[in-house]
Amino acid sequence: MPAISFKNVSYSYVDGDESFLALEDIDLEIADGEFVCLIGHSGCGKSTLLSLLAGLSMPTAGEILIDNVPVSGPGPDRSIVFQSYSLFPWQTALKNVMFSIRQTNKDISKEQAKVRAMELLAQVGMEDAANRYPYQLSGGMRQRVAIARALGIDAPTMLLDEPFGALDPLIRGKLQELLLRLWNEGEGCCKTAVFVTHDIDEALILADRLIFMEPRHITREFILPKDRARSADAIVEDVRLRDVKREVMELFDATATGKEDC
Ligand SMILES: Nc1ncnc2c1ncn2[C@@H]1O[C@H](COP(=O)(O)OP(=O)(O)OP(=O)(O)O)[C@@H](O)[C@H]1O
Repeated sequence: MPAISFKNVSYSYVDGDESFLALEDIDLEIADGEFVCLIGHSGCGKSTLLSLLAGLSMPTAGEILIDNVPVSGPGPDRSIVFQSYSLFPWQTALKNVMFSIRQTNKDISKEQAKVRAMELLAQVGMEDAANRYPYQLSGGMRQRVAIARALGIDAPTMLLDEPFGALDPLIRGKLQELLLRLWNEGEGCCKTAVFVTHDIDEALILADRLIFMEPRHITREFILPKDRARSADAIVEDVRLRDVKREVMELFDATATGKEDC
């Protein structure tokens, strides 16, 4: 039984008398525990799809089900990490993570939440910065805290919208490794993930399945080999990944209109 199911989902942005169709008849099933990357040119509808799944907006037509229950708004079963740092600027890293823990676990004491938050900060290598405010952290550090915060919600599904998009390649690579480690053996283990990216290599490293979008539609899917190494080197060395990369790059070329940023 798929954990997440889009059934004939369409979405239009409405502004006064104007309406813009951003997604049309999307059918998509995502299995429990699957790591899916959405990829495609800028403006094809990736973030719109993610925000519908987050429950931040409702489909204009069709429905989205999670474990057979229609999504009717945001919920504690889904955590979100955005590109722009989604931390409270007036709270320390520790308090940011404690907040998410206490939001979804009302019975937990302040002390227990603190212990748990410190564990999560340690998982993302941020325990030494627990008492710093977001403005005192680098972009990569803030995203680490944002991941710890999302893990604090302990939701079975994580939605990530270009979480590393604003970071330099070195930090980006380190955070990809961190996310994979959490996924394979740490706090994120066994969660379902839907990850939006422009970056083919990032998708090839992280995903179980890569979904290519063109404006309003899903047009291709690639199942990535489970037995592969998930690293930048593997993309160069593993012929199966090289083949997928070539195909995806051809798709990007074939669907370019000259207006996109990737
Ligand atoms: N608030 C809005 N009002 C009107 N149109 C919008 C709005 N937000 C997005 N759109 C349009 O909907 C389409 C899909 O946008 P969306 O942000 O989902 O694309 P995307 O694939 O995530 O792009 P990017 O990779 O640049 O973030 C685009 O054509 C965009 O211009």
